[in-house]
Amino acid sequence: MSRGWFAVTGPPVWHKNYPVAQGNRQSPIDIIPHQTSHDPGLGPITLNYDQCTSINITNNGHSVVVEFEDPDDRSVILGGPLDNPYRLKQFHFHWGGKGCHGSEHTVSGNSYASELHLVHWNAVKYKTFGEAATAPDGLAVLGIFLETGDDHRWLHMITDALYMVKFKGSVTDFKAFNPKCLLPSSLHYWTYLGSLTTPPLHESVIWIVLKEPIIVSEKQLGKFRMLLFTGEEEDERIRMENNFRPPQPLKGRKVRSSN
Ligand SMILES: NS(=O)(=O)N=C1NCCCN1
Ligand SMILES: [Zn+2]
Repeated sequence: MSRGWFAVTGPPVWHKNYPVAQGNRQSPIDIIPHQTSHDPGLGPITLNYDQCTSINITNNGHSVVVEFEDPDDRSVILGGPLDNPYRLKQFHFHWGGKGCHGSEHTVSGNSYASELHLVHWNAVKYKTFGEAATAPDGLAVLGIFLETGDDHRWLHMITDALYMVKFKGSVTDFKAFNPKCLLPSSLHYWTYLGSLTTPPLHESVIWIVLKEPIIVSEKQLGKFRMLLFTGEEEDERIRMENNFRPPQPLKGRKVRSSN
């Protein structure tokens, strides 16, 4: 079966322009639960999203992204492995092709249909997101697995807007959306030091991956696949799917478990 546009033009060639792609703390990884270390010192994470302010939803050519206002600590993640509160900046998804898998992190070699990333930055230590994105403790990304089953009660708020951002470079208003509605019931997690999974692949991410997936329907996931990698003005229309980086070498890193 063909490996798809992203699998050919994406991850395998990134190292040419971004040598850090072969670094010592790259993401995603395969998480092997019985090889993680349970750390009783690891407290629970807290998501203070009640005052969050979503701005828009956009197709940036490699995912669909919902952006947030981040002028203050109105929406932060704190606790767990984090020494400071980290401000919510955006969230986006990674997914597969029809019926095949699309998560970035895998669990004992098994991948999920999709993975949601909520991207936060350390505004206590750094002045801008851009500066934080290059610092070893600059970003905290909360990863949530999506598994197929029944319709997700709230995901339609996102999938109903996707037709507005079909083409790369399109953007539309997306106000008053609180991503708290996309969380599973348990906030138990694995955590490790890693990187952005898309260029520039900076090794600046404290990863917090929730153990419990959320359930979405194949129909809802299918709507992500009507997005395009390509812009409206381009002749070729390439369906946006399989926009995930495969697991990278652990290189001796420890993965800790909240419990
Ligand atoms: N998939 S990821 O690691 O979150 N990668 C990102 N790259 C650009 C900025 C936000 N996040
Ligand atoms: Zn991501």
